Amino acid sequence: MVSIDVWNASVDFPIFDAKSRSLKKAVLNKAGGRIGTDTKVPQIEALRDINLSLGDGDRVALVGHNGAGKSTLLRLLTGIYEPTKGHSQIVGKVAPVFDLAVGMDPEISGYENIIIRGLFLGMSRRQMEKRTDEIAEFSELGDYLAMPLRTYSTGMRVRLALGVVTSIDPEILLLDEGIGAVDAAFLEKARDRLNDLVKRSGMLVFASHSDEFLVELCNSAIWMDKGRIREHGSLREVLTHYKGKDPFESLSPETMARISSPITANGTGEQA
Ligand SMILES: Nc1ncnc2c1ncn2[C@@H]1O[C@H](COP(=O)(O)OP(=O)(O)OP(=O)(O)O)[C@@H](O)[C@H]1O
Repeated sequence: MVSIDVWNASVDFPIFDAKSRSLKKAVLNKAGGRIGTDTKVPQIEALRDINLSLGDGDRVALVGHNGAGKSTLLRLLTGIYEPTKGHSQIVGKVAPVFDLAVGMDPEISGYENIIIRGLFLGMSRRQMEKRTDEIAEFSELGDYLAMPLRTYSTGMRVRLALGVVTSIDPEILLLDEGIGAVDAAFLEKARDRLNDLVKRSGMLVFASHSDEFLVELCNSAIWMDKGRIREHGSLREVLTHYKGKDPFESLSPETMARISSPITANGTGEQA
């Protein structure tokens, strides 16, 4: 069983070197969190009064404008950030995939990086050794895998990282954007692996601006707005309110066909 519970949680970032006189008034920006100046040191109020209860089978899309608090919320759910106020409780092993490059060492080989990156994501050395061949096959890097990572192009690094990330068995999978940067053809190839990864995981929270991915991988959504949860509900409803139009209407026939057998852990097939 996996679960994440958050009660009345807020996260503030104190800005020690800010010129507080120019921030006399509390500012509410369109993009970004609220900047509060009630205290001596100005604070960015990145998250405010978050209440959340997620369990097995939840596949949550996290949407919102730049600076709305998506990444901060993901870090709170990981346990990387402690709430400044309120509480959070995480039950289950969390695999945070925020940046594909994190945990990769340029001086060691692709093979060694497979093991190291896997360890970062909570896998054991033995588990990663068993998966090395299939990761190598997926990445199509051939002899390059024996070379130091610094000899790889950006795209080659992404292939390797994506191969490793999609090979793990996470209890709670937290994904941030990054994977959207992969070139389209390779992402197409990674699609099935990504789907399988999500099926294997007990819970997914995925922050992305890509409707295609969200509708394929998620069954509910949270709309973040200025550090608060503005809406939490079915994927279709929340996306429609956030975008101002129903994103399911503009999906390609291929995507519609794929999501007609949606991913749910409880097998209900609920999608929207
Ligand atoms: N380490 C930090 N120090 C100070 N402020 C931060 C820090 N991280 C985030 N913030 C602020 O917190 C607010 C929320 O940022 P966050 O990165 O969570 O937004 P986001 O929704 O993920 O945005 P984007 O879609 O642009 O990635 C923003 O106002 C940002 O400036």
